[in-house]
Amino acid sequence: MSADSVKPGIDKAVIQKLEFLRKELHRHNHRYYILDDPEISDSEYDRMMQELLSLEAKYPELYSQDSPALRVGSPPLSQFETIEHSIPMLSLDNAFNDSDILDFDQRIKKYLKTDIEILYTAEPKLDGLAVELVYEQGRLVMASTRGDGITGEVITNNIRTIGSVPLVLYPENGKTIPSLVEVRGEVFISLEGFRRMNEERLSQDLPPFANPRNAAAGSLRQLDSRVTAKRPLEIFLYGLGKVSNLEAKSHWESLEFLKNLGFRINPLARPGLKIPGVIEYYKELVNMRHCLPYDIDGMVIKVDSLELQKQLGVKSRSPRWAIAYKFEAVQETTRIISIDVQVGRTGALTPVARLEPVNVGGALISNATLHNADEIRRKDIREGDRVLVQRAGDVIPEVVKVMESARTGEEKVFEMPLKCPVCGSDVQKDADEAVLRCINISCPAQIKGRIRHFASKGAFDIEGLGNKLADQLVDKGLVKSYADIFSLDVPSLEALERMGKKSAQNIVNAVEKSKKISLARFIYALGIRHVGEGIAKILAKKFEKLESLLSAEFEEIKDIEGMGPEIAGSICSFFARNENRETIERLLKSGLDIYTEKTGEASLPLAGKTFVLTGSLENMTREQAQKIIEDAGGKVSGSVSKKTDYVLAGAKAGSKLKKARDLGIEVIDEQMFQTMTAGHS
Ligand SMILES: NC(=O)c1ccc[n+]([C@@H]2O[C@H](COP(=O)([O-])OP(=O)(O)OC[C@H]3O[C@@H](n4cnc5c(N)ncnc54)[C@H](O)[C@@H]3O)[C@@H](O)[C@H]2O)c1
Ligand SMILES: [Zn+2]
Repeated sequence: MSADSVKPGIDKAVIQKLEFLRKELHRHNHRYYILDDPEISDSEYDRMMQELLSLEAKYPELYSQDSPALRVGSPPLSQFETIEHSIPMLSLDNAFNDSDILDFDQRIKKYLKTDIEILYTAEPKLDGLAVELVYEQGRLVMASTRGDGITGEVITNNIRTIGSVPLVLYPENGKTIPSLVEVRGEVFISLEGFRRMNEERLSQDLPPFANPRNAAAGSLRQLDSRVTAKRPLEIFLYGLGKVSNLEAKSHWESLEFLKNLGFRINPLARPGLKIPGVIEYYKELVNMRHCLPYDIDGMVIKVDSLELQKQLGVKSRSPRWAIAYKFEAVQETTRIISIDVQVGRTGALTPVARLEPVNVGGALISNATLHNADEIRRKDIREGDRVLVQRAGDVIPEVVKVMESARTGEEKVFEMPLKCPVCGSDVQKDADEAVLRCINISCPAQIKGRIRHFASKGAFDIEGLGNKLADQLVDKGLVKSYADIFSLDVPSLEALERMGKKSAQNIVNAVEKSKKISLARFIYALGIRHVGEGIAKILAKKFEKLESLLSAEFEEIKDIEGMGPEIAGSICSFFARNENRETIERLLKSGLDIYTEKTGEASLPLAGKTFVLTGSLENMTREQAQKIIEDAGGKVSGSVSKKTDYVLAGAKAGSKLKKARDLGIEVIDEQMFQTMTAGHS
């Protein structure tokens, strides 16, 4: 019997919407919890759930005990043995902004009929899956998933394969172990482990996991524990089930109890916070988020006193004494309208997905890089596909995976063009790369790219000569090589669209001003492959004069520290080309004043700054990072102190990271570091 026949007073559209949301959310729960293969992003799911909640609140007469809003997870899969939890494993309510947190605190005080400040413990919310481990007489006897909260799937053998799960408890303080200890925690996969797993999957033509959470769930819910054993699973414990003779009086004491028994607990858990402290810590976690070696999707806030927790009790699917304050999402689902190919200044052809615009973490995304043809093939990305896109930190948005289950059959397989889409010349595959390049160095797309680069901040830094103007200048034939920039005059600029006399004059002035330039910037501006700002500085320092660089031999360049054969080869072949020599001649004739920077340390970007390195970096070794810092005028120190300016934290960062936080020192990740030292690597 459908709801509309029972409730004639309510708009049919509302009933239909409600039924639609309930049905869809059930379906997505199944895909997420049972198949470990979601079809929509978590934030899309959260929005649907919020919509359902507000409809249900508005129309209580449409209550249904089957509503996904009242459910935890999904019922266990029948292939697994099942077990009833002695205390239900619930989900958490969500908060999305500070005012939701203030409301949460108010609700608690109202429920407890008190004005006294409540103390909370705040913990990072790991994005994995909840498990319960049961120890009898100090031995692990049973492990299960959360399942639907009441009944979970038995996964004892799989849990045993996780290195950080103690099979036998040895309390550190020598206390006796309660005869029954049920502990709860989150099984997860580190970002590094996730990256490796997906790489392997892609190389076997398997679809990648959308995120570490799905990878962890897929790995743990295996019928064959030998498969689980190969997966890089980890665990943090954050709570207790039933425990005989529990001495702990607060949540924080339970965490210490866990730690004492040899369990891994998250070192970032913070006790004794009042609401302003909770909100402050949330902001800290938002900044820390992309420096951590694992994914967190928010913060969990718990009333610390176990007595108060008991008084507050639970609702249908969540306790009243805890809430999850969610971060802004980094992933969203959208559709690829088409795939275009862009040509860069080195001629590289880059496929780009044009997306139906979607808001990801506060920014509207309408393009995502697809890197190269191999990437498209590996991920089987087609025009028209529904895809999961991701934008984390300052990284260029990318397509994480295709939602294959959403295919209609209308999607079109994409082929890289055999000719340059801009100039029609042949394209060539680099010997050692997956990249196709347009071979025509006079290709307008390449010229535009070179002009943009030449005028950019780290190079000639010509104010007003941005991407749009660069494109116009090339399209109108005013500029064919960057040497032409110095013969631009007011009349020819004025003739361009949307250009007044005044702006034309400003540009001519800016061009004139840019003529005084350091040798390092000049070298960088030439746009030689592999020569970023850092390498350009090294070359300038070594050769001091442009003429010496121009006459340098391959060997000489190769042997400079930080260079090597690839960079040296690129530099030599650049200077060996006639047209490049001619362009440089013309540049010099236009009255450039190239000076060598006395290594006046103060002018370097990191002059006087002290760095501490911790954890393992992804794109460089620590030695390389140190060199980059020193080349940029900074210093590297082995330990964190008040004098430290920045801590560069990679994966698995440990005590130094903690110390930095304690001292309030700015922690940066690799991306941030690369931005700060742009081109030094
Ligand atoms: N994309 C989809 O199709 C889809 C479908 C279903 C659910 N989801 C996602 O899952 C969420 C709902 O899942 P849920 O019910 O597991 O709730 P949840 O993930 O929002 O919160 C509850 C869970 O948080 C975890 N957790 C992590 N750290 C914790 C800590 N320190 N203390 C306590 N718990 C901690 C536990 O596993 C707990 O079960 C949705 O909001 C959505 O983001 C997505
Ligand atoms: Zn071309």
